[in-house]
Amino acid sequence: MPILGCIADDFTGATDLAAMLVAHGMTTVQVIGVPQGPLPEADAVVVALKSRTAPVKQAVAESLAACEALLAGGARQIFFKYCSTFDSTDEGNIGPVADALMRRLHAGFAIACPAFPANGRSIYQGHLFVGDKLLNESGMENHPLTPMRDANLVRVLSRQTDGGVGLVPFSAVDQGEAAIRREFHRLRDAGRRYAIVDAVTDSHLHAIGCACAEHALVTGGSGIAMGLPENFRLQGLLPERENADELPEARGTMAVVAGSCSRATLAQIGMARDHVPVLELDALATPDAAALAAQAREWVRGKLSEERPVVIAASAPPEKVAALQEKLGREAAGVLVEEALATIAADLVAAGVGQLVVAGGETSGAVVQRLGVTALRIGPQIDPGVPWTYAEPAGLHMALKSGNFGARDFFLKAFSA
Ligand SMILES: Nc1ncnc2c1ncn2[C@@H]1O[C@H](COP(=O)(O)OP(=O)(O)O)[C@@H](O)[C@H]1O
Ligand SMILES: O=C(O)[C@@H](O)C(=O)COP(=O)(O)O
Repeated sequence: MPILGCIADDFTGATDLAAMLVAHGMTTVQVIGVPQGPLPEADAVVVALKSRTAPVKQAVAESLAACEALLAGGARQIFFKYCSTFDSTDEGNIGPVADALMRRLHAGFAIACPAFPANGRSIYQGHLFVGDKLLNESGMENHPLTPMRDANLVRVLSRQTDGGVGLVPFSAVDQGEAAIRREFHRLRDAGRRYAIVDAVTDSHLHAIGCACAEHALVTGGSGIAMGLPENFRLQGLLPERENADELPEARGTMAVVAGSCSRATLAQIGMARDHVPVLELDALATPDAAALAAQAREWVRGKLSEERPVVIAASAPPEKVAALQEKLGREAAGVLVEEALATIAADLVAAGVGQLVVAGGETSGAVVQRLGVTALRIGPQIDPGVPWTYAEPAGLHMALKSGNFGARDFFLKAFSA
């Protein structure tokens, strides 16, 4: 019976969170979509939704359905996981989903903390930094679906909710758990529904996690989840565990499918080009999912290997993405490329690929759904936030890489991990 129930707004985000929980001693299973039957046996269950860019109503309805399933399965705390770069539009979906969960849980107050220092995401005076850049100067201002053009999270979240949003500043967070709890009370008494919480280091995240022990709802990135398992251990609900991340042995040929257009993914493709076969699809020249998939099928013939991956990417720099969006519309452009990459992934698996890396959150959602995956067992991490997983019932190893995550050599090192 899970003690922690998690709802993630995309699939890479879900594996990121699951990896964090496993690394901190909770057995964790990621299920795809709202669970229909009994929940799997694990300390934590992460429900992966593809709700980050869904219409607001749909995102809220799916998140509430996931919440019901997790509560019915015994979860004592609900974690709403969104992106460490707070990916959302001014309409939502972070605010509306959090509001709905809060009402369902009669919570009244929750933190919003996407900080993830291991991947360079820190929050100071309510402003989100990616490395040494403000969010809106980090490349995220050009995201194909959720361009982030304001780094002030108090302001960003305020645009998505009718609840008041306050700030627990660095000066309090740095003093530790007791000072953080005092700030929570101060904000709650002042009628705030949410607190953006500054966090720069892992020790801040641990202290914030402890201060949230009694919160019915916690919202944030995977970083903040590192403090939660200890709460359950202190309550006697979670035994000490070893080897929470074991997977079956990997088999089959190797491939990468990339739909992320982030700076990190473009750099990873650039590095892979010097070492392994790389096909770069041009969705602008061929705006047809079936035709793109046919090009990939033709290209890959005779190239699959158990020694090194092939890389198939639709990823493109901002000007090319903008050109396709101008031609088709933002959503239709995304759907077209996702459709092409999902077909390509299914073709690759049919051709014997047993180790598949997918780059991009929306892209991963499309691929995982196409492969009929219902659950992912979480294995060891390749880079912070990106574990190998074992996909069931498909029976293949998959790594779902957030567009922004991973070192430059990620597509090479993943397969030697
Ligand atoms: N060349 C392209 N032109 C337009 N959109 C693209 C292109 N390549 C990929 N996309 C779309 O961009 C979106 C990237 O989102 P996602 O997969 O979530 O990546 P990230 O993890 O970087 O956010 C997807 O919807 C994908 O289909
Ligand atoms: O928190 C994060 O940054 C990731 O876990 C995440 O949500 C990934 O989203 P994408 O960048 O869309 O892959």
